[in-house]
Amino acid sequence: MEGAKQEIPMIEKWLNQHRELYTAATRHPFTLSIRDGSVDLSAFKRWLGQDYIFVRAFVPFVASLLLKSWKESDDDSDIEVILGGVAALNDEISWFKREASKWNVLLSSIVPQKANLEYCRFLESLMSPEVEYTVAVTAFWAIEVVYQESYAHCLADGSKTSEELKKTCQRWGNDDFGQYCRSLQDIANRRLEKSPEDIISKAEAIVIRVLEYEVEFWNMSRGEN
Ligand SMILES: Cc1ncc(CO)c(N)n1
Repeated sequence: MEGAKQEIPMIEKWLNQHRELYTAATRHPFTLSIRDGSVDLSAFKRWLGQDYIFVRAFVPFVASLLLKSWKESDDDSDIEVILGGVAALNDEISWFKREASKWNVLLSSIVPQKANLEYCRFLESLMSPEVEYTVAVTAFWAIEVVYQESYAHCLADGSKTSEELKKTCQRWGNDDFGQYCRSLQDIANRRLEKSPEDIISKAEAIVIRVLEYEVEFWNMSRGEN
């Protein structure tokens, strides 16, 4: 093979360039407190109620991504990976309802907080047909990987996560979800590799915004806004 390219994939480059922000999102004081067993249960309940609202808004975003994948993807298997995400979300919504009733969180009366509304509005902007598949699928990867990394860390070596919260951590921290995130990362990298500079910079800016929104989202568990 002529001069086989050994280029670092785009996402790996970004993760190195934005390491601090990525760490802020994936090693947030809230999830670290789950990991060390010191979490305040009222913070956990606040997160639970807010995330239920987020996940409901996430469904139409993923639906819009399926549509983009069907129209724009050069690889049939992309749609199957994304469909796996839909299946996980279907499960998640039932889980949120069960979990909420276990913790006496009344989902029908949750008021979305500012950070949540802003994140949901951002998701909605990504549903526009003008947003390219490459940009949207990269955003999707970023949204999923923050939860995967955050909750996998709560189960990893040295964690003191309480038994009652382990199930929550396993929902996103399990190996299958990790594999699914790697598949999304592969899709994003493959698309970015073939993309012109303007799409690449758009996707990078979106990843940064996702990470910022994720930090703000975890911050809500403190109940300061
Ligand atoms: C805020 C937020 N980000 C990511 C996920 C992952 O599905 C989630 N459930 N909630």
